[in-house]
Amino acid sequence: MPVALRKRVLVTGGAGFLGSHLCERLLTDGCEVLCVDNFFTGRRENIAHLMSAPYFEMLRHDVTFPLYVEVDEIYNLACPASPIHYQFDPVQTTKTSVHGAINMLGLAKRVKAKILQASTSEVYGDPQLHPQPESYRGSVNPVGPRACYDEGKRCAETLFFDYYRQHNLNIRVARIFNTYGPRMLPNDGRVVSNFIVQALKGENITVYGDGSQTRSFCYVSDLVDGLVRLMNAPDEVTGPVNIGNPREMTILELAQRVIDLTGSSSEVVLRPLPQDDPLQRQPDITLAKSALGWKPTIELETGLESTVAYFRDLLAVELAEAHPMAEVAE
Ligand SMILES: O=c1ccn([C@@H]2O[C@H](COP(=O)(O)OP(=O)(O)O[C@H]3OC[C@@H](O)[C@H](O)[C@H]3O)[C@@H](O)[C@H]2O)c(=O)[nH]1
Repeated sequence: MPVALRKRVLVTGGAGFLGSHLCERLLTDGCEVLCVDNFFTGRRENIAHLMSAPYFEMLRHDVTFPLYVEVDEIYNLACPASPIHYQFDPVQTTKTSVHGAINMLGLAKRVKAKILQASTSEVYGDPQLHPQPESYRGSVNPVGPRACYDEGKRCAETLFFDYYRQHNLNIRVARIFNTYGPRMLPNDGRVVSNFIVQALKGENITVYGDGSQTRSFCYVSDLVDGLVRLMNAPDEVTGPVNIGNPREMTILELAQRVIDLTGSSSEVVLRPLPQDDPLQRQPDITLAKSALGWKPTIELETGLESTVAYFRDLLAVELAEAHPMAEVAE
């Protein structure tokens, strides 16, 4: 492809779980990819296999500081997404969403780039409306422990729409629902990786509350496809658009599925429900279907199988590194 035709795409949070899959997809689509990450939750291992690709570049940078690069499109994914990670340094989490959005919007304005914000289903808080359409304004506790993430992302959405109205920026906002798949960190803290790692290690499966709260889980390749479609959609499709899989289940059901799939002897134990933990969540994806021609294609069972396979390999490597002589000794 002639250099001039190759789109230059910036992915912030590009070494993270979603970001690394997105970088991979964009390279496959023939884009030149600039991956930016501060490595708080991103990992070099996630992008190691891309480092030798001729049109891939990695820059260590924190989006709370301005960035001066020349690009055609920006996917702003940078922010820790797991509750334990975003609550670790809540002030920094809000800064990442708010200052990060301001810096990336400033960049988009200067270089006239199209810009997509990774927002979240957490903007709906503990929803009083079910399933959640984009028109629902949410029920967020602004002073609770999740607010740094929820309100940070809500403010990022506000900034996007103000830059759109005030400066005519070409914006996209995706509201991402629970997503899972390979390259989640084993200590990510979110439910799918926690349960799989616990099951594979034969440890207790920690269900918070009574496990009757619900979530709807989307496989990472489907999610990435939704983001790319949103970026490539006609300019009037600004969003916000829900991207998620509407198949809803209780957390207890998920625990049972993981136990069945891994053949684990682990047992379910109940732990206290974290404060403000949403009781139910399911995306209404009517808009994604009509505006993007998008719907998820990967069944939960298939997605869980490949995620289990990923963690099996990862844990085997960890074990071998911890006990290098184990094989010899046997
Ligand atoms: O070990 C665990 C972990 C989590 N859980 C429960 O499982 C449910 C899902 O928890 P997760 O931490 O995976 O994710 P949450 O739905 O709370 O938040 C997520 O929402 C959408 C995204 O934007 C974010 O990635 C993340 O904040 C919660 O009810 C939680 O209490 C367990 O029962 N056990």
